Amino acid sequence: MAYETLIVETRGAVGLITLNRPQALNALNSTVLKELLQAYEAFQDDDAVGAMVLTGSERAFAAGADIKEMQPLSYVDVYSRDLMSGWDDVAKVRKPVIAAVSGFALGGGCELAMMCDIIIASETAKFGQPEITLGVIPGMGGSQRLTRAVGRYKAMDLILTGRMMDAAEAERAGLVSRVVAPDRLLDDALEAAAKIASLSRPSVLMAKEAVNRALETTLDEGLRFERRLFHSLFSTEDQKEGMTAFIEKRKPAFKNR
Ligand SMILES: CC(C)=CC(=O)SCCNC(=O)CCNC(=O)[C@H](O)C(C)(C)COP(=O)(O)OP(=O)(O)OC[C@H]1O[C@@H](n2cnc3c(N)ncnc32)[C@H](O)[C@@H]1OP(=O)(O)O
Repeated sequence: MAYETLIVETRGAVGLITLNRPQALNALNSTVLKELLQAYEAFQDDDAVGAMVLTGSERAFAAGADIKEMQPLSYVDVYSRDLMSGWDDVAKVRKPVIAAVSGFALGGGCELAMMCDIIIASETAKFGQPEITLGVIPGMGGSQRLTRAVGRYKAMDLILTGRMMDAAEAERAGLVSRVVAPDRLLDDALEAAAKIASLSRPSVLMAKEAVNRALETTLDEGLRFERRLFHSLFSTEDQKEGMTAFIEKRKPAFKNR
């Protein structure tokens, strides 16, 4: 499939998607959304792919939703189209996605990173929700996902002032999983994704589902949900293989069954 705004390739068992609108610092428009959903679906359906990495350029992961595309729209336009609602589907991909962030991850760019499961940031990364400086507020989930990630007071600081935070602050705040040297960013993200892809697919998918459920339900319900998934994994060949391999002191050979 030909993509206009993305580079989509595989590296072993990892699907690698690179945002590719350098002239606009990877600003997110309707074409990026359509193509990202296509790429996710293709990798989701590809049994040879166990995890994905989403990245941008050295200068920008993504500098936000495309301001030039939004600027002329009226209230009726955005309400009728339910503008930004399509991005909710990006967060619904079932295989794990690692965001490898270098440079600017602002507005929709920060929100896109937060739709991923792990955020690996280069020391050069800058995160922020500057929508307030444009006379709007986050619209791709920033007020909700950032608050869950960093807490109310940090989220208020970032969303009300529109300031940027660097990678070290983002890591301290709990937004970033790890910070790495710029020249290690892609390799470390691909390595982590390859590790995930080498594990039993059902347990990986269920682990992602269980962690995400923690953000949506009560502790009691979440604990029950986790236990039911945990129990169900005892119906897989991979549970027997994983535990037998441990006892036999060898590497497991998972079959994703
Ligand atoms: C999700 C929702 C609901 C909303 C949003 O996401 S709103 C957007 C939030 N993001 C921002 O407000 C950031 C906007 N960008 C900037 O502030 C700056 O570009 C920068 C600080 C990221 C980088 O500044 P720098 O001086 O290094 O580079 P520029 O000359 O400003 O940018 C290069 C080139 O890219 C275009 N650009 C940058 N960001 C966007 C964007 N979000 N939408 C559309 N285009 C963008 C910028 O206009 C310039 O292109 P031109 O030279 O052709 O104007």
